[in-house]
Amino acid sequence: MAARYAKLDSSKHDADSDAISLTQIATTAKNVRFRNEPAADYDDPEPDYDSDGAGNHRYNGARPKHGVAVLPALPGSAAGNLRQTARSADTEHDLSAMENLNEVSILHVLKERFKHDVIQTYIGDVLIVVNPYKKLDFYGDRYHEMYKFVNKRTDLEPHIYWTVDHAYRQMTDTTKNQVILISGESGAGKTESTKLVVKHLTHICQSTMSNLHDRIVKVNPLLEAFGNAQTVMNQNSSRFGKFVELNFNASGHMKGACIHDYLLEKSRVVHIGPHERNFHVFYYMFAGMPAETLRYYYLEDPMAHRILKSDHNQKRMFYDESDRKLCKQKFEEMEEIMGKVAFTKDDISTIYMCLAAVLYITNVEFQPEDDNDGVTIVDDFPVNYVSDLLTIDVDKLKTSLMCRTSVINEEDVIALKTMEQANDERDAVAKALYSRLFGWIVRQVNSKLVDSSSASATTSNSIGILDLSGFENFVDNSFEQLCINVANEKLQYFFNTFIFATEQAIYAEEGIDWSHIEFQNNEDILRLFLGDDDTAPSGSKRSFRRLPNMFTILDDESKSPQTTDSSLVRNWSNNLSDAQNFKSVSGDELAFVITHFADEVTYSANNFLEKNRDRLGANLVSLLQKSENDFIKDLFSAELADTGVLSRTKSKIRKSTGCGLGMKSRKSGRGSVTGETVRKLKTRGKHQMPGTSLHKVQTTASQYFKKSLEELMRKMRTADPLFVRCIKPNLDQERDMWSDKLVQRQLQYSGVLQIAKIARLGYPVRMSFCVFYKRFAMIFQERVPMPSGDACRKALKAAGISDEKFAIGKTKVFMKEDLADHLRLATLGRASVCLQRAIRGHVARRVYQAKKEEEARKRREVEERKRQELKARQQRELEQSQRALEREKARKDAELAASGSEETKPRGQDETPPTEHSVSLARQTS
Ligand SMILES: Nc1ncnc2c1ncn2[C@@H]1O[C@H](COP(=O)(O)OP(=O)(O)OP(=O)(O)O)[C@@H](O)[C@H]1O
Repeated sequence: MAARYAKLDSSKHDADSDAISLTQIATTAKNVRFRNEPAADYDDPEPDYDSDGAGNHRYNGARPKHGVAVLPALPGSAAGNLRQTARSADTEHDLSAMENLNEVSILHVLKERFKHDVIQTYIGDVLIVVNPYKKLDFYGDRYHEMYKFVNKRTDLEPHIYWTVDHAYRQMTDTTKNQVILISGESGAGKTESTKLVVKHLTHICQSTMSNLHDRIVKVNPLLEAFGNAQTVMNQNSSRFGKFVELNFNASGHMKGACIHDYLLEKSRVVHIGPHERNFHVFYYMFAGMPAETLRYYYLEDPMAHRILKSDHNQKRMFYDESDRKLCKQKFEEMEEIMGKVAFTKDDISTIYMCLAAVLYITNVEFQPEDDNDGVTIVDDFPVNYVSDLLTIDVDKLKTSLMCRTSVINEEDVIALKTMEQANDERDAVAKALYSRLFGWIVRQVNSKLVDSSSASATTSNSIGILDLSGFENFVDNSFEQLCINVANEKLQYFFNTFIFATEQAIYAEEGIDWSHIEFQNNEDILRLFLGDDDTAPSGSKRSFRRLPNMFTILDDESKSPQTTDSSLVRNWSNNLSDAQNFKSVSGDELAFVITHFADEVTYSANNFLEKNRDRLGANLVSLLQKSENDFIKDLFSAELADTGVLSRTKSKIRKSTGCGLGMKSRKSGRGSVTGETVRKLKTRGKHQMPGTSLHKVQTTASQYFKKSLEELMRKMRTADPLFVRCIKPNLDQERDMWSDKLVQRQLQYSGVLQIAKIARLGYPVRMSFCVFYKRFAMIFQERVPMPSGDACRKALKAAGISDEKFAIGKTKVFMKEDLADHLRLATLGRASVCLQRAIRGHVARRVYQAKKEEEARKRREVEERKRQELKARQQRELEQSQRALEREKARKDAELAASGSEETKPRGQDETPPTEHSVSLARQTS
């Protein structure tokens, strides 16, 4: 299929070239046929909707005939076929083409379209998708075909498949990496959109490896099981950032994929907010595993595990029977994928063993020790199970949970832990185990998504799809929400920089008259969090006053053991008092408010320092590194990547040597440190565990976070971006429900109005004079030796193009999209005429040649026949002569015989003299 996009002459292709593919020509006709296809049957009753008076509307109309909706014709369009739909919607399906462009009209158009299940709308090249919260039937095979090579964006209704097709074509045409940035609030539909992007990409191109497409699509539910969870905003919320990179070879065939994971919300493993759940996989396990398997992993009663209970739900794991059934179904799907894609039976068993260990370690409870300052373990039960599951020494585990090693005056000092420290470190083990397991799963999955045979091929391009957790504003917002929201600020900043600032800078640089458009800039807020790192846009020469920033203050505070969460907030308030977007809250020493680009969010700094330190005690690490299980040993010995993930570690991780579950530790009891141990512990001295560097400075969570952002931004900057903006129509996750207020807020902060203005006023297509000529020379009358601005202008004017459709800069031609489409189609038309002419000429020459050959053949046949006839005649004559000679000879012989009696008879009297001809024939014969 990728041959469709093969270039005219790929060997001559360079980065600057913009060749038109042969197959573009070939598929033009195909698309025309699709455009004329009848539209899907659709009832369009006048939609009646209930309003709650607060701007929330629930639609009752526009129901599809057969349960699912189809891509409908818009009201007012000449319904009947997609082409008509596209034409009638020209003013609507691209917001930048609207006559009356303002916030109200944009909101109205989106709402009208949503009412009719038309959820996708363009603003220039940016696609807006409103989450329908219901299954819509316009993502199937028919739509894959329809949006496979679309000549003109406006030919068909807006669709995410167009964005994908466009990215793929851009990549094959320009050999530049592409990135599709999908943004929006939590629950707006980013993950669903990401899946559709991958699905369409796997549809429009071939892969170099069998099953690759299938695998890429299939691994998604597996990653969701481990990385997604139910939140109040979204029942399937991604709790990690995902950058899916699809790699292609020079012919546009997909040769592999890589999933980059970022910022897994590992704190969820140990704490869930009200009305939320832990990671899906725990629920899937309890719903789907047979009872004896559950028993094997010591998992009998789900509600015995602290981390599966929330404040509002202490009794039931599943809401109801259908919830349990769904989780069971998901478990079966997950197991099937694990088996098919990347995991052996032992791997799967190891995964469950780790999950069981997470469930048990978080069940360990401490209480203050009576006769010393430390803590004691309430019940040995869970600790014994953990030691069994992870094959580590049970006594050492207990000691490590109750005591910690710190460095004082360059000496390692083992001390008893306080209650808070013991709880934090217990949770740190669970978080580390879960996040490292997740990283390993991602690594395993990635290893199966690469075509090793073509991995070494040098030429390659990629299309990346970014799906970060969306902006969050819960009742309780903590460190995780802060990181997620800062990542979204950064993404918004990239968007602003690309769409607005860069755009304006380019026009200024090229000397093109451009009316300045104001946009909501979030530079200041990023500086508040990250300082003056890379926030200044390339064109901007403003110098900013250097402000202390939140993350450096957080890191400084995290270094000192004396600081507390409230001292952190005090420090922020004192040092950030000038920052407009930060406010402390009087009366609550832990609360602070940030005015984000999307909304004002109140955070609680409770546990911020501990979460940022993210420290796992050295003695616990050392113990885990000594596990009898190679897998656990390696899991905790592996170096994390710069971004804090294990998936990209270079360290080797060996397979499990079996989980050794021997049910040996089922006895209950009370864990305590013996008097001897306490005596030793109170003594200062060197007690360094072998193989562990206790002095190594640990990277904080915020440092990993900053590295992750840097890496992501690097990826964005080296590619051509395309944007998909997901919009949430209501907060109740309900179908057919629209909140004006909510949507308007999202439109405002995402700068939709400004994008529409830029798309309308600006020139979205631009190319250097050389590329312009290379691409369109075919349709221009005159050939120019040296492409220049004047030559391009002359050529466009000569072709009858009006001035407002283009602008000539210092090095580039700037064009409106419709002009670019027009030129492209004209070139395609001309190319197809030339091609047809060439083909016809070729065919005619072949026919003529064949005819000539036929005539020659016939001539040769005739001559041959004549020659044969002559030969045959000569042969006949020869035979006749021979026969005559023989007869003559026989007569003579007879005469001789008779002459014996008639001696006197004069010789030769009766002889017939031989003819001249017979003599010559006889000579020839002899
Ligand atoms: N195009 C769509 N068609 C039908 N339903 C959709 C679509 N997009 C999203 N949804 C519904 O909305 C839910 C939330 O979408 P999704 O998980 O993609 O949100 P998100 O933006 O990725 O959220 P988060 O940031 O929390 O991960 C989905 O589970 C699905 O039910």
